[in-house]
Amino acid sequence: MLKTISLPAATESWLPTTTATAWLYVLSTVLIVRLASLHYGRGLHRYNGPFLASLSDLWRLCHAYRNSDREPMIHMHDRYGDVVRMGPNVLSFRQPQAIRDIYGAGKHFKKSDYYPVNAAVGNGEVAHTLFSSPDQTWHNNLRRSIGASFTLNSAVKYEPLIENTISAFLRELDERFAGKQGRDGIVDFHTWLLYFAFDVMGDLTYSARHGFLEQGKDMFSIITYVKEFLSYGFIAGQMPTVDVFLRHNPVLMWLERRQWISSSTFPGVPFAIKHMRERQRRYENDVEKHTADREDLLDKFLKAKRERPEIVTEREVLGLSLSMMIAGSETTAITLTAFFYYLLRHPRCYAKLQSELDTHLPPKDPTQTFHTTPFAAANALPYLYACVQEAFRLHPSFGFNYERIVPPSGATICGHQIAGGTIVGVNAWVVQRDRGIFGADADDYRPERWLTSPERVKAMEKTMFQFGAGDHICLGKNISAVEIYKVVPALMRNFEVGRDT
Ligand code: HEM
Repeated sequence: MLKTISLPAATESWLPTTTATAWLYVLSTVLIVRLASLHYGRGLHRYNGPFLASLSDLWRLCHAYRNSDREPMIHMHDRYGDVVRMGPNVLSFRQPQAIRDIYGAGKHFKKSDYYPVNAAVGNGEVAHTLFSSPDQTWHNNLRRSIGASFTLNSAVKYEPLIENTISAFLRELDERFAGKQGRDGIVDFHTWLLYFAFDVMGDLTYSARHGFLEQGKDMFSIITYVKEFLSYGFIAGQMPTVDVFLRHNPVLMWLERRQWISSSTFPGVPFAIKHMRERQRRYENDVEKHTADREDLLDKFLKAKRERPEIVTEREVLGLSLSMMIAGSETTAITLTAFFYYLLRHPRCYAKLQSELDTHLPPKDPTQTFHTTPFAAANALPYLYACVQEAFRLHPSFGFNYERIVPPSGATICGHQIAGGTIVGVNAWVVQRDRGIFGADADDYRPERWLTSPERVKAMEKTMFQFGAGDHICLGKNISAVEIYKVVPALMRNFEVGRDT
């Protein structure tokens, strides 16, 4: 007779346990394989960086969220070396050679998915700009159609428009703050430089200001909107997949298209549309007469629309007009704020610049209330140039890496063989402090470094990256130069700018 063995009465209690354990094994194995493939993918494990960053872009997202200031990218490179792994598929390069290897002539690396996250949404439709568009052909055609309006020659022709806003700025500072005692004499300078920069873009684009300066406030909350818009792009752009659940959520956009939910449109749109309509009405009467008078950017965009209607439609004109304000205002205000921040912390440099302005600029026109300076005269001043460069160098407006995708065939960057599809980039905050190029005191503010030998200055200029480089270099860099070189002497010759003590 056989001996009996007994199974537990509740057989189910051991059967499901085995299945769950099996599933746990399977899932763990899949997860481990996935994490290993992320960590070792494309051979990027050779590069140092935070371990968690090698497993998920979530690390980058949190890093960007926590550190809206830019210093951390410098610390990352100080800690991990010339090439830092910032994500499973992302490398950041510190050496100046990387600018030429990634953005240089003939490279044509495409922009990463960071950029489309920065597209606006209006009535449930994605509205791309030159900055955000992933469509290289559209970008190149549009940029070619309007490029001539942004050369230095063209920018200088906008001087009277810029001068309008400078006069308004000086008037407001004079009436509201100049010579007043105590707190009444203290200017929240960054805010007022923002008002100035946003109003300049209004004058340049439409020959009309929104009235930030005259009203002394954030008109239609445009500045708040732009700041939030850019800050969202900076953070969500680190992990573009989250954007599909947020700003570019297809379900929400579908609901917006049907007007079942309201969309948050850029508050500058009504102003832009009003001026486009008015301009077109004026053109119907006499185009030549209007444009011969004094062309602004809207005239130029509408001219491009008449000449190349297959590329520049009404939609492009609106997009371009709005993107002038989004791309060109806060950036310029940040640079101007940095300029005065450093100058006021270095009274020796302030005095030296003041003396250069007083000695070399034309005397005040007695028929004018305020001193104003022609761009050409200011642009020829060596110490002013040195101070502008030093502000750009130590405090570039953009804190993110200008990300590009390595072409499928791969590329050599600073001597490293990088596989196709890897996202690579350089950060202006990092490269502009390169000790080999800028000297052992690269972290210090010292405008005199720009007054050394022409060879050294040339090498430094080639490493300046505050406007980017290559196919996507800032379209408005000449316009911002005219603004900066005109407004700085205007402020310093009409007021004694000091620090509250
Ligand atoms: C100090 C002022 C400024 C700074 C520091 C600055 C910086 C930059 C940077 C770093 C980029 C993009 C680089 C990249 O992602 O590869 C850019 C792009 C752009 N900027 Fe500026 N910018 C300034 C002023 C302006 C102004 C005044 C305008 C308009 C008049 C403007 C219009 C644009 C446009 C349209 C783009 C996109 C270009 C493209 O992708 O083809 N910017 N700018």
